[in-house]
Amino acid sequence: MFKIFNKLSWFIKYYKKYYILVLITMIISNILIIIPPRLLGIILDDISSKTLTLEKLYTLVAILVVVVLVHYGSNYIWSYYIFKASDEIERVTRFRLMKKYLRQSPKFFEKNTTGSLMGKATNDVSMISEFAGYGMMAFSDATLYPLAILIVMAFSVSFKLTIVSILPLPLLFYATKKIETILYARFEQVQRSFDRLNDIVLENISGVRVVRSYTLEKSQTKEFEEECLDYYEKNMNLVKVASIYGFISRVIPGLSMVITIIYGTYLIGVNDLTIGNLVSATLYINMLVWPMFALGDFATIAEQASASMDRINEVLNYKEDLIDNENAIIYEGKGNIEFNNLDFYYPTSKYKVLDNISFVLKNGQSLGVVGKTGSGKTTLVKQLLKMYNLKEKSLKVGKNYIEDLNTRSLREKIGYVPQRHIVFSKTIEDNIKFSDSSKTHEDVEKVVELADFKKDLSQLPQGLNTMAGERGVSLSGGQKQRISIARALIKEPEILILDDSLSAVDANTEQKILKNLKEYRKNKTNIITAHRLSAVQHADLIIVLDNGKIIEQGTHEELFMKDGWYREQFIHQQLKGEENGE
Ligand SMILES: Nc1ncnc2c1ncn2[C@@H]1O[C@H](COP(=O)(O)OP(=O)(O)OP(=O)(O)O)[C@@H](O)[C@H]1O
Repeated sequence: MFKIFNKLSWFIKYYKKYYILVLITMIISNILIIIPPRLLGIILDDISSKTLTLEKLYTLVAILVVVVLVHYGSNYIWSYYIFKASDEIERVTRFRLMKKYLRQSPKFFEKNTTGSLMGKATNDVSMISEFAGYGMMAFSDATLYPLAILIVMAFSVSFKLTIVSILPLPLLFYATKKIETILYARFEQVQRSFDRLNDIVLENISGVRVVRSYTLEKSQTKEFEEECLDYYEKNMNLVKVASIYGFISRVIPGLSMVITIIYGTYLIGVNDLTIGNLVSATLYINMLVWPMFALGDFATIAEQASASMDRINEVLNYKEDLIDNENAIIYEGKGNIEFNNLDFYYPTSKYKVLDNISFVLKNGQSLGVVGKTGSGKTTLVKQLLKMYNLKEKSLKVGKNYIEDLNTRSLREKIGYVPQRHIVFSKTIEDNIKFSDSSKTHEDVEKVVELADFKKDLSQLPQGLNTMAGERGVSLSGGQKQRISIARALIKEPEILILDDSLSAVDANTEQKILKNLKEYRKNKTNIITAHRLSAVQHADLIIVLDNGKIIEQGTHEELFMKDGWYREQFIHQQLKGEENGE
């Protein structure tokens, strides 16, 4: 139960001065709240012994008013700062998580599903936030507050009665110890089930069109219902344990009360206690009801937060797969690209996805990568982005091996247009400027023209200011592709990679874009992967991949002269183009 303090020590240090203020004001508040029962006891004893004067009554009432006012004042201060802690830890942890997510390589995202990453940034963060606020308050109420009550009761009422009345308390501590590991395990199951629920929602929403077109609504709803049921059952398992514990924490103060009354009455009988003292004692024991509940709440929240913090730490402590050397070299953006017997496996793949790749692309040249589907085209061009570790030094970018380059400086010089186009919930102009926000409206207009997107603007309700993405207009695949190309071009990268990025545009648009690139990006490196060979026909070097191996390489003319895959495909595609009237 107390392990959570260790796990959250980074935040306790960060919020130290406010927690100290909370502690001081809580102590003041807790001491003051003990005074009224004692004053009431004094008044009752004075009434029964007929010694209460009006003057004494006024003084006691005045003390009571001051005590109550200061008590509420300090209550206000600690409750403000303790609930501020909740929001503060939420903000800081979400920020740390997001920073970590954005720094990770694909390997990390292969290990963690989107649903679980979302679960960590939402539900788990809420759990530790609850602990930093309400949990800390419950902790103080379960420790400081009863301690103060028992000390005052022991010294001002009766030491003997105090000891006897707290005899049932060890039972509660025993129950807490027994229950905490069960709570932790059950809560972890709840969170894992929540991750799966997230995954199903995400997949069904992003793939809603596929679900509808295959009329899978019923089966998908059923799958979701089953997962909801599982989540419900996991929660119920947790609630069962928490309820038993809640029951125990309510019974024990009741037991203490019975013992106090029985033993207190006996002490009055043997003239060891006054009636006023017994009244004060029962009021004090009554005041222990809340701390016992608070202990229950604290134990539950602490175990939940502990499981959540462990899940968050799985991400925060994840050792990054790719870390630059301390003296990593800044990539200046010039030089040849040299693959030298490069082999590559994905972390999960059992066979070589790239096998003995060797070729040189001179600075400023263009490269076309073609081959059957799944032959390794994307994997090959992605090597330049330094997303995975290579087993051996076999790729030089400029004068240096890629392992020795500073990753950021390398990626800054590359404009990568992936196969799967992402359009953010921003205006089209902001989507294009996403890669470099310092660019002007004129720069945007320029790249829109180069990507042959200008003709589409008149069809969009507000041209470049049209909202795109989830909250905006629906764009066609070809439009998304060209926005992505414009986004890469506006960066003016030294190396431009178009990964099958012309597949959704017609042959005319493809040729226009290629012509624009040739003129605009003279002396800069362009790499294009494609299925349509017309997209790479004019490249300085074309390589043909099959099963991760280069089976042919050369210019279009050289490859056309050979009797290989390239020639066969080219003729086949030309005939098909003629049939389609392209
Ligand atoms: N992240 C990954 N983990 C494991 N295997 C992968 C991963 N990405 C791709 N592969 C596998 O690597 C091989 C090459 O994939 P790649 O995407 O590079 O081919 P491609 O030639 O670009 O295909 P396409 O023409 O269909 O786009 C495929 O067998 C694919 O299943």
